[in-house]
Amino acid sequence: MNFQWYPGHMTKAKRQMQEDIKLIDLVIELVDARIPLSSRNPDIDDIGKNKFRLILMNKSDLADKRQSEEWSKYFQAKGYFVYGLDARTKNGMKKITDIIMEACKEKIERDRRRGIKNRPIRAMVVGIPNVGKSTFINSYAGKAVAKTGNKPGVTKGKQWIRMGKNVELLDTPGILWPKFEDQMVGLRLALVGSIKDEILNTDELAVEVIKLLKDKYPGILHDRYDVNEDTKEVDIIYEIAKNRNCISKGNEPDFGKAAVLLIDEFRSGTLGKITVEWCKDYE
Ligand SMILES: Nc1nc2c(ncn2[C@@H]2O[C@H](COP(=O)(O)OP(=O)(O)OP(=O)(O)O)[C@@H](O)[C@H]2O)c(=O)[nH]1
Repeated sequence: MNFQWYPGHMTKAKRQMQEDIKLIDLVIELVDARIPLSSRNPDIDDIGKNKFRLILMNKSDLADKRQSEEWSKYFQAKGYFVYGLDARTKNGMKKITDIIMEACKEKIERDRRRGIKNRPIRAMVVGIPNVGKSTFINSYAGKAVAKTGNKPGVTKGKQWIRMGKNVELLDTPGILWPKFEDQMVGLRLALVGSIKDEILNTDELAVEVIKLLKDKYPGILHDRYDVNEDTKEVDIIYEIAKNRNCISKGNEPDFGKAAVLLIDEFRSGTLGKITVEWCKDYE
């Protein structure tokens, strides 16, 4: 995955989405539960205005539950329906249909008044690269994937996946780009592993992990390593190197190896369930 977005590329992707959005009732936007704001696209609210909105906080298995609850309230207060999930599992997929029905109840009601019965809700999955769009579509569709053919009045080539009798999903998710001109956003995307490490080298990224842990989850460091709040970030990484046997040929603690180890453990959830962006910092 890379972020080789060029202005032409972005304009084209945006135009495509503006076209596709005309066909749907509901926008299902995936965000990364660890960075619910940095993993959003700044244009989606404009593109998706007048549509029913559902935010799926994906990768919730890696996020801090308490923070996810705060973020759910935050988004709900802004009028979105919200649900947290691990798109790799089928758990909760049935619940998503219920939430979709609830989110679109005005449309269902409107159809009923007009005498239209059983017209499925049409939805489209959108989100930045690597947020889990394809994984979600596959899990949600499960075994019952049935692509419905082109329908009259629908742009040729569009394929819909029928989800039970009530929902149809556009089979290709809409890829949006993050606010990557914002350095902080780039850093956070790199932290969770959604953009290549080249944006920062792994040594720098490891220092950022330590800063985050010191600020938000000091217990994680204190429980594992012989450090206190005054220990400098770099020294903590040397301490990790010694403690975890990251030793260079000259028998010195290997900073680089420890940095990679720390980042891997952070991204995989081995260090614990960690949310990088906390709601209270944005209210
Ligand atoms: N831990 C965890 N990993 C997930 C979850 N959902 C997706 N992943 C992983 O995240 C990675 C990206 O998932 P994709 O489904 O390819 O993401 P995408 O949004 O379709 O990506 P693009 O095709 O780049 O736009 C894969 O390695 C998935 O296994 C989740 O809920 N939890």
